[in-house]
Amino acid sequence: MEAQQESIAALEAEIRELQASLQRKKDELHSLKQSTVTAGKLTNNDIARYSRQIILPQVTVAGQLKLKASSVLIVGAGGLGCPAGLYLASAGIGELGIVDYDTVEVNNLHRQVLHSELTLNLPKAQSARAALQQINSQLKVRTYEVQLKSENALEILQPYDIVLDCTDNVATRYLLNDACVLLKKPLVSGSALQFEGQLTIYNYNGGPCYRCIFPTPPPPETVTNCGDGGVLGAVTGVIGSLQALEAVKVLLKLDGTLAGRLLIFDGTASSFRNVKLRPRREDCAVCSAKATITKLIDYEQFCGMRASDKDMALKVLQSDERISVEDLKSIRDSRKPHLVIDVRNPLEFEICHIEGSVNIPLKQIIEDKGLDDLKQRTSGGIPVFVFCRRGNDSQLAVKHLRKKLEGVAEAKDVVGGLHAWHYRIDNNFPIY
Ligand SMILES: Nc1ncnc2c1ncn2[C@@H]1O[C@H](COP(=O)(O)OP(=O)(O)OP(=O)(O)O)[C@@H](O)[C@H]1O
Repeated sequence: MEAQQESIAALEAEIRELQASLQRKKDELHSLKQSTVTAGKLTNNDIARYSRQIILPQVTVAGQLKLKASSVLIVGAGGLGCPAGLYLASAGIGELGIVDYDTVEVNNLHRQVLHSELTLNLPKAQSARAALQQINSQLKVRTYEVQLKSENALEILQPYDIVLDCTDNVATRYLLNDACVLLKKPLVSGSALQFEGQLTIYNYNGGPCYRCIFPTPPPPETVTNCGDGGVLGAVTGVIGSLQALEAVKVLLKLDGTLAGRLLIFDGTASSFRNVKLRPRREDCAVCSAKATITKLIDYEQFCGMRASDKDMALKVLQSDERISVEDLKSIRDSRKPHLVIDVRNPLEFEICHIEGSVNIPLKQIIEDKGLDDLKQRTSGGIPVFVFCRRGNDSQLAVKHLRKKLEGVAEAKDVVGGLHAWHYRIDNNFPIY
């Protein structure tokens, strides 16, 4: 009897659970139907908000609905990703994804216009989401606070209609290209450095992919980034905004996109140039019938910039050829004679330098130019300590200086450069 009552209770519980599950499914269906109805119609608010673009014959109500139903992934919420995000959010794109693993730093603010003093040190993806949703509360934003890598790229890119490459490194460019080819997605690719910018769409409308144009990566030492070469904020603004424009054109299926063409912007001359890109390569490693890349590879290794390899390459100096900032500080405090050489370029030296240091740019040291009085200045064994911004170029300089000063004086690399001086010795010393 007792056993029977237990099974009755169990069956009743099961029925209640099934009824609850049925109700949940009904609710899900209802909200799905609702969202289809609203996705298929512009609200009064949409009409008022987007009226200036809806009245364009290239857009119309149908186009605005397409934008509302579209999703765009922005990889990199930096100099390019911020303006691109601004215009895509303002245009009424339904959903934006933002991938960035970095946090907001003060040196980002001159160009990364979604971030502000209030969001310093916050993850860039979060900071960008907050700013974009302030502009458009209807916008759905998904953030990915991760480094885009081979392991996660396909899963992250998969749900989006189009991808914007707003990053700043070659390995991510190849990764995004290959992922977009494998997933058959257009890739709007931008870059900006100093006063110049470039822009194109890869893998779209029969146009080439990034690998068709650049089958092999450039040697790592020939690549300059904004941190080293500098960039004007308005230039990233121009290119990022154009990336948004190209994305909107692709989503609206308009003619005249940059597929197969490269747009080059020269901010010094205020000029734009169009260069026709070569057609798709018949033996392209990823997008041709002869493709050898059928899944994502190790892009850092492919680009010759695996961190450990880079570290190995830089570990050229023995420990007795280097000095810590703490040891240098004690030498300076004790007023023992010494010479500090700063190997950055003169414009950077002008921004800030260690008191009493002498500026001899790395290039000059490598070419052995203007070093004639160095032996004289160090005669009697006056030691030389070499600074750069982060402690990489100074190691190269020391290799040359040690040869030059052999038998006269010792040259040592200051480990970590001016950044280490700021963080470990003097917080008031500026960094950039
Ligand atoms: N693989 C990647 N995954 C996620 N984010 C990336 C990846 N590669 C680059 N990024 C992001 O792309 C953005 C590029 O921005 P930008 O070119 O303005 O340079 P930055 O790194 O912010 O600044 P700076 O070069 O001055 O140090 C950065 O925010 C960076 O974190």
